[in-house]
Amino acid sequence: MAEADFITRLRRLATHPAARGLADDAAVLGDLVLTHDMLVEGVHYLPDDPAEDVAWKLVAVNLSDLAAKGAVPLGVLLGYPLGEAGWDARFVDGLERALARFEVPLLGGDTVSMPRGAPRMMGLTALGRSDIAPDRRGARAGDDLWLAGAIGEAGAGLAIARGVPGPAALLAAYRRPQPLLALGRALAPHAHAMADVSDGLLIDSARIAAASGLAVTIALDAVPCSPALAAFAGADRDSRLRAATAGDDYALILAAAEASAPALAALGAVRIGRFAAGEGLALRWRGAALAPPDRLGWEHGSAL
Ligand SMILES: Nc1ncnc2c1ncn2[C@@H]1O[C@H](COP(=O)(O)OP(=O)(O)OP(=O)(O)O)[C@@H](O)[C@H]1O
Ligand SMILES: Cc1ncc(C[n+]2csc(CCOP(=O)(O)O)c2C)c(N)n1
Ligand SMILES: [Mg+2]
Ligand SMILES: [Mg+2]
Ligand SMILES: [Mg+2]
Repeated sequence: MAEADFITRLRRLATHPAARGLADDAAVLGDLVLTHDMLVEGVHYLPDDPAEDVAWKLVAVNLSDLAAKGAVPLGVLLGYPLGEAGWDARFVDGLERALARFEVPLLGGDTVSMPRGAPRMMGLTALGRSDIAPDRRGARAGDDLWLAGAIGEAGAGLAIARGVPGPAALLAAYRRPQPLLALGRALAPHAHAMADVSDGLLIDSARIAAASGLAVTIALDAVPCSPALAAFAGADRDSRLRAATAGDDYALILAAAEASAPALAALGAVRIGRFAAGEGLALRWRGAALAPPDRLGWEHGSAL
């Protein structure tokens, strides 16, 4: 089943308001923010990626959902399958470093065994607290779409991890994403809606629009492209489209009113699009309409 179809089935079960219609990055129960993301070997990371980096990534992708809700992390719970002893020990070392770096306590979890030869997978629940947790459903017609953080670097890093020669900084974007926690808290008071970019800039922007009952237009040429990414992947239209659909970015996107523009620009966010009445995603490139690609980003699913 496709991921979206499965979540659609779950929505019937998730009627509690804290579930936010399963249309947000996290559940919000009073001022508590709760999220859970998993990593699967071969799907989210490569089998020969360092165990320390896998632990980092597991923490970072969950804290990124807290960042998108403007939350301060309170703690995490780990679900972990035992495998090769050396790998497991390095994972714990990496986890220790990530938790220390983000000043988050490990509160608990569960440890299991896996059938021999099965790929590793692990889950983490992260809890945070936020006074203002912007919902993906809150964008308003006329709001601008803003981006904070880099797009496309992790996608380039995946190619490098697979063996294409390229700079360490891009590889690090893939293996050691940085959740934008402080930035998320600074952006949240301005955001009518906010999300992190995990599946891709285009698909996650389209999800804010869909959750808010709006259309969104993105100026692809307004999406920043770092010199390192341009040198590695090029900066032409097709490479910018690849960057905008690669995912794994853990940047933040938000909908905000014009009045917030100076504050958002001062925080380093970049205006890349606009919400309007209607539905769907439209793209522009150098002032002209550009047909969106068939694939807007990463979607899990099984062909079975
Ligand atoms: N197996 C599941 N059980 C309950 N809720 C789920 C399940 N899978 C997804 N959801 C919910 O669906 C919504 C969307 O989840 P999704 O994973 O797309 O968001 P995300 O975690 O921000 O993105 P990503 O996983 O790409 O980082 C969230 O409310 C999430 O809690
Ligand atoms: C080996 C390997 N191949 C492909 C990718 C790309 N990828 C996998 S899952 C995902 C979306 C985020 O995950 P989720 O939606 O589960 O949070 C992305 C962009 C990767 N990271 N590693
Ligand atoms: Mg998210
Ligand atoms: Mg998720
Ligand atoms: Mg996803």
